[in-house]
Amino acid sequence: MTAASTTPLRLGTRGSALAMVQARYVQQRLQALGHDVELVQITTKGDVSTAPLAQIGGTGVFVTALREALLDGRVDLAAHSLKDLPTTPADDLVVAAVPEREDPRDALCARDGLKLSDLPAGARVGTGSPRREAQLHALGLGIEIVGLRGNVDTRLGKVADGTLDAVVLARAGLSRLGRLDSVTEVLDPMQVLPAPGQGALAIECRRADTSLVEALGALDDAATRAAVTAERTLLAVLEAGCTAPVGAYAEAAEGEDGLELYIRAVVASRDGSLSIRKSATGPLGGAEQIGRDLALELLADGAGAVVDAGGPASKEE
Ligand SMILES: NCc1[nH]cc(CCC(=O)O)c1CC(=O)O
Repeated sequence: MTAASTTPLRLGTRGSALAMVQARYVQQRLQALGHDVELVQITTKGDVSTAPLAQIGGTGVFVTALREALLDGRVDLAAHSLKDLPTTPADDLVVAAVPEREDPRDALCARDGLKLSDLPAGARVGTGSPRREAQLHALGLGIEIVGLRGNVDTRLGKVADGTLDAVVLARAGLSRLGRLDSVTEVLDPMQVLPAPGQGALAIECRRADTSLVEALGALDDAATRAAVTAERTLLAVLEAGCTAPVGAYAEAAEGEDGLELYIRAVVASRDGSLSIRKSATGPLGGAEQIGRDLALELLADGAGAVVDAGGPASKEE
């Protein structure tokens, strides 16, 4: 794929406001490199149905339709939120780029400027994510978690109209949508760790399109790639060994021997009664091993016995 190529690259995206902003960002980055890129909207089951994600096939529903469009040749590349991408890779597809990530932390959007510690006992906090539910319960604030789905506007609307006292959302999504004004507290990873891959994008294409794979590689950010590789390897190992929700956050930081990864992870029961947290550091080049080793340590510490009452299908964000 060279700057001189005449047929535009077809970039598949979901039609939600967040997906469109993300796709336009990828389009702009590629256009800056001289590629002609057009957006192709693909509707997924997750966009049409309002049923709980676990009932309609998990977070994978957002991804499956895009992957089918890639494999059918309807689009040449697809932009996903990395945290929605299953840890099992798709045959014949490759994540050719993971651009520099946004701040991956979760954010509280509460009424009246309230912070987590200001929420009264019994406050109604909306989230559809078992990971957020587990970690919020583990803080022991006595808040009530209310299941919630829908796009970012719908969720924020439940606070604005008084149905809920607060919602918890990814700060990255709010930032991309220009809604950071709704954030009343960015949650400290010491209290709430984000989902593996949160705040990062994945640009996927057909493995056989070797020149496109190479061209997209220009958008890859090595530090982000290493961080999300550690987080997602940890998730993959834990998915095999436990059913409870998982949070993980890896950061690249300057260490004594150059750049190092610092990863923190949590496995917690949905009701917050049990939670195990651990951290590790290692060389940036050893991301997979760092993630795998930390997952095995969590399992050795009993992560497998931390049971998610909702079962494995309810890990969705
Ligand atoms: N599953 C929904 C989803 N997928 C990606 C994001 C936010 C953007 C990101 O994490 O990159 C969100 C919304 C949310 O969790 O608040």
